[in-house]
Amino acid sequence: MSDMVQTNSQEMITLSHISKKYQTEPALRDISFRVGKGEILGFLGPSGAGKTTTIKILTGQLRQTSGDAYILGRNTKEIDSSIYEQIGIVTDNSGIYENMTVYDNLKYFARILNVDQGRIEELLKRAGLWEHRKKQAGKLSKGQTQRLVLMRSVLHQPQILFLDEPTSGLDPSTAQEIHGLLKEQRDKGMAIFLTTHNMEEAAKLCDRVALLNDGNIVEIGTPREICLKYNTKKHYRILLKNQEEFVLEHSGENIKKIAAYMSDGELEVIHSCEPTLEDVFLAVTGRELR
Ligand SMILES: Nc1ncnc2c1ncn2[C@@H]1O[C@H](COP(=O)(O)OP(=O)(O)OP(=O)(O)O)[C@@H](O)[C@H]1O
Repeated sequence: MSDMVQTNSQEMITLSHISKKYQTEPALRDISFRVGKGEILGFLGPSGAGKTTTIKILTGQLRQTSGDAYILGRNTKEIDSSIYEQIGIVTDNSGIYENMTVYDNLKYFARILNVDQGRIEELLKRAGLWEHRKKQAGKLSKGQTQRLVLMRSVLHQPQILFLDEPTSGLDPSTAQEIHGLLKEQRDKGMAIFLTTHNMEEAAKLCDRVALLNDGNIVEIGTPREICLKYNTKKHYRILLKNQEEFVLEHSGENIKKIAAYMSDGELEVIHSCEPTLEDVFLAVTGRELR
């Protein structure tokens, strides 16, 4: 290894002090993080934050200005196209051939990637696409296309999967199906690095998230850790039996009030309200994600 960065066998992705300037404009400013085997890391940030730039550096498509990036223990400055046998990438340009059938698309990639054709049936069935296997790929719905793209990207059982906005524009139930497919791959040991604008998706799907703003990682951790860290002002949402609904801040006086509602049998529902990742992002950066 060419420098002092230590990576271990469980570490699939390591970014160490990466900065990137396009001409003079900084897109990434000294970012560092690691992704382990069997982990989903969500990279969250508004448009222009530097998410795609990070994926391009990690996959060897773009050279950083400074710092080091490793995938599967190999410095990305030294990787060649053989790395694509071990990683999968899903971005906008899905690389699906619209005039070919669903089945033939996978068959074509299976041949290129030297994958047993038996796996095509298994994957199409798993993604609910077996009944559509003879359809032209261009005639699939958006959600079906996204599932096909995903199956194509895991055809060769990569160790790392990179996904740029995997459920963008999909309805909630299709998005949930994609989440299920991704979690299944994660549970088999795949490391998944995904970008999203969608905080709700990140909270549900990701083991850890990194919040990116203007090329800086402003928070990194499990969604729960991050939300609890910013839960400084505790609040309670109260619904009374008379259907009156309101929020009370945590204070000695309000706790007495809540106790009184309880003992008088007036309380219907009480919830503590922790901040969401969206609230945290707004608190840390002063800007909304969308
Ligand atoms: N080839 C390029 N030349 C110059 N500037 C670029 C280039 N590619 C990206 N940038 C700039 O770098 C910054 C980060 O861009 P990047 O595409 O990584 O953001 P992103 O977080 O992926 O955004 P989005 O969510 O819109 O895809 C932006 O300010 C962008 O304008």
